[in-house]
Amino acid sequence: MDVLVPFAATEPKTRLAGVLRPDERAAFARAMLEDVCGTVAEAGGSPTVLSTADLDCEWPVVVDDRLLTPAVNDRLDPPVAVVMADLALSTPAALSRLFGADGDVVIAPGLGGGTNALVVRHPDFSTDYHGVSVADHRRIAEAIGATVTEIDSFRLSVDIDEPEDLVELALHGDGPAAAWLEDAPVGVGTDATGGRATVTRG
Ligand SMILES: Nc1nc2c(ncn2[C@@H]2O[C@H](COP(=O)(O)OP(=O)(O)OP(=O)(O)O)[C@@H](O)[C@H]2O)c(=O)[nH]1
Ligand SMILES: C[C@H](OP(=O)(O)O)C(=O)O
Repeated sequence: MDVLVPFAATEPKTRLAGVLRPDERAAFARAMLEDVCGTVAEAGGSPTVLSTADLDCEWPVVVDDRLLTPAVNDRLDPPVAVVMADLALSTPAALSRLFGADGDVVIAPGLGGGTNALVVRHPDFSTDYHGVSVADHRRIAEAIGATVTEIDSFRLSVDIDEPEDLVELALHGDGPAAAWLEDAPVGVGTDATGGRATVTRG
């Protein structure tokens, strides 16, 4: 299956600014991109990076500097999948399940309302990313009479957006992005109250 992997090449991962410097965020975003593309290929997909700027990368790259939604919609030629470049916990098994699921539209929801991965088999479907896009994508599918399958997957639900997502990567990741994080100047732990683990710098 053809798989688009959208990638914001300039100033990526701004929501991690509290724990990672700009150069670190750029390196981390690249590590996640390589990780996700490799996992897509292991799952039997053919990744194409849909990047906002030119990129030196071992996978095919197409450059489109428009916003995410129009850039993806212009290339939504079914059957096609869209897998976000920040799914650093994804595994070949999880992506195989996504690619192999029946349905005109297959959605892997993200924590907080996003759409972390999609398979599109219906010619009239289009994406509408940002905001609560999982709800928008359900609505768009319903409006065109497309069947929807949702994938219940911890590994596809965690996209690395906020510092707390790094906790999940540190605890459950085993690819290049997790290796990058292990060497990064951040640590995972709990405070004196013993509540949820958090990430701190230094
Ligand atoms: N091609 C393309 N990819 C994008 C664009 N915006 C985000 N992405 C990618 O889409 C996926 C989801 O992005 P977000 O998590 O919403 O944004 P982000 O830029 O990674 O992070 P923030 O700066 O913290 O919002 C990631 O793989 C991004 O690299 C865009 O405008 N164009
Ligand atoms: C692009 C956006 O990603 P998030 O901001 O949820 O990571 C979405 O899935 O709609």
